[in-house]
Amino acid sequence: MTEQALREEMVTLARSMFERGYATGGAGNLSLKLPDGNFLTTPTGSSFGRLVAERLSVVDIDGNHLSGDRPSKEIAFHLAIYRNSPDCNAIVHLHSTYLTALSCLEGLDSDNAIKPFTPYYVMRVGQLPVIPYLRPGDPQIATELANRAADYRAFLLANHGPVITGTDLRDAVDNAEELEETAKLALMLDGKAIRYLTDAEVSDLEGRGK
Ligand SMILES: O=C(O)[C@@H](O)C(=O)COP(=O)(O)O
Ligand SMILES: [Zn+2]
Repeated sequence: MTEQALREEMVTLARSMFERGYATGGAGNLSLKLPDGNFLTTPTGSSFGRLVAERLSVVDIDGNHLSGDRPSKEIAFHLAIYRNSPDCNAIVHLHSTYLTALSCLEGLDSDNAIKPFTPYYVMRVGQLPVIPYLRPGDPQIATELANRAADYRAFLLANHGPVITGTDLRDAVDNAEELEETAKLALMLDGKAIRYLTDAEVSDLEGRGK
């Protein structure tokens, strides 16, 4: 895809998420890898419902601002993931309701906040490690994500929200939507006797693709 097509796709997918309630106000940020090796990201403070293709920010792999409006304050953690996860070409960070609610619970398994109970969660996301609470924009978030990026496709920032990767922006958005629905189900099922997938059932799903 050309840079112009990627810009238009970011605007379209962001607006779609906004209109369906996955993003509200100025929360969240998106990024994707451009054909020239630089990165396109949402400007800081921007609403997913009102992005403008020409005003999206471009940064290089070191975080230098090359063009467009001032980039997201979380661009450092996006770049940390790209540096450590060669298959990742796009990233979605949301404050979506159910994943953010989950991120506020005590006692989450730091290696996997959602124990698998549906196949599609395993196929699209796999595991959801929890990054300890850090204030938004803290450079330490990048360090924490860099340490885990090679092994996981999504992360839960404690008391904040999810970070989801994809092979392109559409894939990352689809993964984000699946993860949000899974968190909704997990919270609906809280306190009920869940039949979790067995280790054998999870292994059978892993590596089969989507
Ligand atoms: O929670 C925050 O403040 C950020 O993580 C966020 O979601 C929005 O920041 P910007 O991308 O700088 O608007
Ligand atoms: Zn945030």
